[in-house]
Order: sequence, then structure tokens, then C-alpha cells
Amino acid sequence: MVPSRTAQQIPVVVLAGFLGSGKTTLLNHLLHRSGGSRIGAIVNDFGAIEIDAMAVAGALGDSTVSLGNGCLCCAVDASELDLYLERLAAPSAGIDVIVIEASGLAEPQELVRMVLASEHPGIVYGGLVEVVDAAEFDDTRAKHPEIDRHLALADLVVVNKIDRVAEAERVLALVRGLAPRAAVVPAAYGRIDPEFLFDCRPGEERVGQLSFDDLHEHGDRDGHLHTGYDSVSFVSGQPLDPRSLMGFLDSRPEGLYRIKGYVDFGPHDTLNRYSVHAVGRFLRFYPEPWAPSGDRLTQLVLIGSGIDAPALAEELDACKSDAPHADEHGMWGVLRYVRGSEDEPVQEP
Ligand SMILES: Nc1nc2c(ncn2[C@@H]2O[C@H](COP(=O)(O)OP(=O)(O)OP(=O)(O)O)[C@@H](O)[C@H]2O)c(=O)[nH]1
Repeated sequence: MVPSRTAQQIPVVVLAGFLGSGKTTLLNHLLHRSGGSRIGAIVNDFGAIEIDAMAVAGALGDSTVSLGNGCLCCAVDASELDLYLERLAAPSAGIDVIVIEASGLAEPQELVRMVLASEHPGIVYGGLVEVVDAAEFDDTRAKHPEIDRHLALADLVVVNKIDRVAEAERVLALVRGLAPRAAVVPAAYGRIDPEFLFDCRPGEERVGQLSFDDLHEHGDRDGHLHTGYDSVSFVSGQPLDPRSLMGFLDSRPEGLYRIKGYVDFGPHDTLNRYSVHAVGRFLRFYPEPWAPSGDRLTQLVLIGSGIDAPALAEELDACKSDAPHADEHGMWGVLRYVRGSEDEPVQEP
């Protein structure tokens, strides 16, 4: 039975959406714009290196926890999640809302089910937020028709990357049709009003329907979104050569949908590491100053279907360089993919 909500209970919101749709960007926006509300986050990475957790940890300190290396929806034992929920829901943590950022391949209904199944009296299911990449939406649906089912469960759908589409209204109308019970909001860089997070809580009746109708129907793991997907995790203490890495990225196979992480270009830029994101054919580098202390590492996660993981790891290995000096134009290829500013994205080359 679905427990009824009390004023003291902390809502737990599930934040889901396909690979690279902008979940971490949205979460970071909420963390910086939540005003007086304190958000706790549980971040679930598909790859073995917890890139998403690193991206939000700075903003959250000890109110972020990471559940890495595989989709939470397939956790055999949900007790780890319960443990984290308990920690974040402790009155001493002073948290007002908990957000579980699902991996981009997780089955949201499984996560909702896990939250509903939690017996912790201090929490209550706070709704499902689905993030949609407006630019990739048609292709993603064609490849993964299950996405429609995910949207139908949502309480809030953020149609993100609206800056990348010419026909925003068409995508919005399509999403509204697929998620008739949800609030549908367009966004660029996940910039939504944080109030939406508090307002998206489903009513008792809706939660009751979910637990009976939707959540138990698709328990078959073979039908999970991540079936057929592989990930490669690459770590190097040796810098990468920018020309070689661009050669790798320019020739990346179609199936390699998502790349994320941080790159050390050694002598080519001794001040910055480069956060890198590929989503489909979209590619961006974001220079950010190195921390004053700590190891300088390249850490990358590659996720795709039908990919030859060992061959990709070998190709990345071949990008390592121990040249002590930078060649003059070595970074040009990379810099073409550095954004001007948040509001002025670079043109797709
Ligand atoms: N142009 C544009 N880019 C965006 C927008 N939102 C996010 N991005 C970029 O899209 C890439 C992926 O964003 P993330 O927030 O990491 O996506 P994610 O859903 O957390 O990714 P996974 O956890 O790997 O599924 C990054 O390069 C973001 O800067 C947007 O509204 N417009």
C-alpha cells in the first residue's frame, strides 16, 4: 500500500532521461538556484568512473552520494539505496528534497518502484522528472520506443536543449501527447524554476495507479534500455595528444553514443583540464582550471551499443603522449569545439 504523506516526509524525486539529455546539467542548475532549499542527491553512473558524481560533488559536499558502475534499476539488493536514503533523510542533514539522478540507461519505473518500496518513514516518493534531449528526440525514440513508456510515467518532462532545435513547438506538442499527465516545460541547459521540483509530486491516486498498473508490467530485464549497451572506462596518468584524440573523436563509430569525462592535454594547456561531452554527433570541450593539488588524470567513460570496447580502449591508449613540448597548433582541433559562453553555443562544425 502507498503510504500517505506527512509534512515531515522528505520527497524523493527520480530524475531520469536518455544518455546525455542533460540530467547532470539540470541537477547542477537546481543545486545552484535552489534558494533556501537544501537538495540531497544520489547519482547513479553507468560507467565504472563516476563522472556525473564528480560533476555535482563540488556543489554538494557531503549531501551527494554516488552509486556507480551499472544501472540502479538492476540492483539485486536495494538495501544500498535504502542506506543512502536514510543518511540523507536524517534530520541532522537538514535536507528538503532528495533527487536520485538515474543513469541515462536506467529504467525509471524500477527506480520509482524502489523508492515506493522503501520502508523509511522519513521519505515519500516525490515524482518522476524525465529530461528529453529535444535535438535527439526523434532518433532516440526511433531506436528506443520504450522512451514513450517512460514519458507516460512522468510527472514533469523537461524538454531540454531547446536552443538546438528549430522546431521546438513540434517537439513540445509531441511530448505533451506522450506525457498527458505531466507538466511539460521547455528548457535550455536545464534552467527550470526549482519550484517545479517541489510541485511535480504526484497525487496519492496517481501513485496508487503507478504501483499497480505500470511498475510491475515491465520487470523483464531483457527489455531494459541498457540491454546491448557497453561501456569503456579509460584512465591515464599520461597526457593525451590533442591531435590524436581529435582523430579518435572524428572517426568515432555510430554506435558510440556517449562520451564524457576529463582530459589532460599536458604541455598543450598546463592550466586547464578539458571536460569533454559527446552525445550522438554533438561534441563539446569545456576547459576548467586544474585543482591546485591532486593527480592530473584523464578519465573517460564511453557508452554505446554494438561497440568494440577493447578496440576503443586500445585506440585511446594510442592517444597517450609523453612529448615534453606542445606543437604550436596542436589544440586547434579541440578549440573548435569549445563553447563561447552558456548563451552562445558554438556552431556544429
Ligand atoms: N546546447 C545544449 N547543450 C546542453 C544543454 N543541456 C545540456 N547540454 C550539454 O549536453 C551534454 C550532456 O549533458 P549532461 O547534463 O552531462 O547529460 P546527462 O543526461 O547527465 O548525461 P548521462 O548521465 O551520461 O546520461 C553536456 O555537454 C551539456 O553541456 C542544452 O540545453 N543545450
